[in-house]
Amino acid sequence: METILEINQLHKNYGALTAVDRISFQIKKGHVYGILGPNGSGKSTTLGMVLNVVNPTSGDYTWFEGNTSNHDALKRIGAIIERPNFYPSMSAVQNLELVCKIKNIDPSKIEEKLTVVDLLSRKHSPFKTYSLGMKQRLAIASALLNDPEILILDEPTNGLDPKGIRQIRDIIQQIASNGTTILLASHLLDEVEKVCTDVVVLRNGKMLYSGPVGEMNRNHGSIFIDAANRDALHEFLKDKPYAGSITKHDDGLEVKLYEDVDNAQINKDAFESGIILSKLLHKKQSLEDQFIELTNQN
Ligand SMILES: Nc1ncnc2c1ncn2[C@@H]1O[C@H](COP(=O)(O)OP(=O)(O)OP(=O)(O)O)[C@@H](O)[C@H]1O
Repeated sequence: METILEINQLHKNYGALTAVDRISFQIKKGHVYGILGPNGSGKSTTLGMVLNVVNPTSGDYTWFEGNTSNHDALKRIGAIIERPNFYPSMSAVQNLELVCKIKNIDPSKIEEKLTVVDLLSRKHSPFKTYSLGMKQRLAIASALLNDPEILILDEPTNGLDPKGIRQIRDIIQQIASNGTTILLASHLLDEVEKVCTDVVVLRNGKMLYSGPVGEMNRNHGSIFIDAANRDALHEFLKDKPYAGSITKHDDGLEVKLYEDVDNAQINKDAFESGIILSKLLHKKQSLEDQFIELTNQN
């Protein structure tokens, strides 16, 4: 599958502050990627670096498998990384005609792109009469004018009401269904879960997870377990393929599960190893819990 963008050990310091800490990941054609992280986690800085508006401190990135210079690659990318900036008294069509002129793009696609973002019926209204959601949709239309291979959006639903959020998400999915690769930054787990196929989770500039959204959500939960001989129980659990990190509590051990495992199986295995369990509780973890845990751990 074609690689649209490869990021390799990309790093950015602002003085003593590390905004992005040696992150590496790939963007494959046709997928919808989310960069998920709380405020200040380095999402915008990452987008700024690959769009050539922020200089990396170290590391590198390659667009389109290196078949084009990073400068020429920008012509194949549509991006909205700042608040949309259009002339208030000019209509949607007039604003987009101006964008075409500045970027030297054929204006014949203006109506098609206004249709994609559901603004055709308002194409002659002045920009200043648009709602926030309409302004954002016009920005998306503008970024689509050159038929980009990848569309990059920074917090595309920020400040919108639920209806506006829904419209933007539907439009993103429609654009993706036509084969355009999408990369969006968001602090909303729910947004990434609904819209993206793949996710990169950032916290304090560090990459905590990269992979399919479905695998981040794999919900195996934890067990709370105890036995009279707790040290033997700990040793027994350490070798089990389903057991992840083990935390000691006053009233037993908490074990993160790497795979689904049945309580009866754990009980049987322990018994066969000479351990009689005095407690075995299974706790499922919500998606929100997992995200908060993922973004709070060191
Ligand atoms: N030009 C700059 N000069 C100094 N520090 C900066 C600059 N730009 C960003 N930072 C810092 O880098 C860190 C990462 O910021 P960044 O904007 O990339 O995060 P973010 O995840 O996009 O957050 P938000 O959603 O709040 O924009 C933050 O601590 C921020 O204060």
